[in-house]
Amino acid sequence: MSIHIGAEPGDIAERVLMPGDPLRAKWIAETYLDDAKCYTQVRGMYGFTGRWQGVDVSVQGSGMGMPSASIYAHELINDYGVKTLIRVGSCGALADELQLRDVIAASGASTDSNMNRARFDGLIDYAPVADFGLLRTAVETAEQRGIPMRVGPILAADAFYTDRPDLYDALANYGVLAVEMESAALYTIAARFRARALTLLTVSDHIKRGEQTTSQEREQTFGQMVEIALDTAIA
Ligand SMILES: Nc1nc2c(nc(Br)n2[C@@H]2O[C@H](CO)[C@@H](O)[C@H]2O)c(=O)[nH]1
Repeated sequence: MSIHIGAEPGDIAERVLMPGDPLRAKWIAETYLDDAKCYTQVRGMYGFTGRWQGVDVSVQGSGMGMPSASIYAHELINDYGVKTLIRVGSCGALADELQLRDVIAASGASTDSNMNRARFDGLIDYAPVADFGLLRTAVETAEQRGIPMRVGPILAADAFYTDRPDLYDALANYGVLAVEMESAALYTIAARFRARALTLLTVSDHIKRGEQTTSQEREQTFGQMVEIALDTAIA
């Protein structure tokens, strides 16, 4: 058992999907995994292990924000030997051409989090990037499934409510596609401990246009993305 995950050694598969919402972890386990078993309920941040196409896969909630996601990524890798972490989440779109329900693969994650600045004394802006092999497999899988998927950089922000939307507009001018709150930490920790990480996102809101998806739309699109993530995790 680690400090924040109540699992025994061997309870967690080498490949883990990480939604932010623990109830989404439960939904993924119940909807997609055979013989899914819950291995932790510590702090309500559920984790499950089951099988996808006969291969062991786990699903672990990460919580919202980089401090929370960092704790679970660190312990999954260092206490349970996890080798592949695929975040499956939602995001707010910045790019004009993005539509609600589009699927994005995050090739890199800019951030305003001090967690990464602190790692290098604020002297170097480390570039958190996705594992290329996972990214390539996800793109191939999406093509095979006929699901359009955008690949590009995102912003992992510390705050959900910001009084500086002008900064988001500026980032969009540099090709940043969307905003979420976890990937910069996930990519950095995976790189630090030699694991592989990728983030797949569905657009649930468009920040600049003020559009929102319905919860039903979110669930349907989320399912397509989860299937890409599962196929990528076991490839
Ligand atoms: N900062 C930010 N995070 C967002 C947004 N839309 C979504 Br869905 N998120 C993600 O959803 C949660 C906040 O609702 C966090 O875990 C984020 O990763 C958004 O417009 N902004």
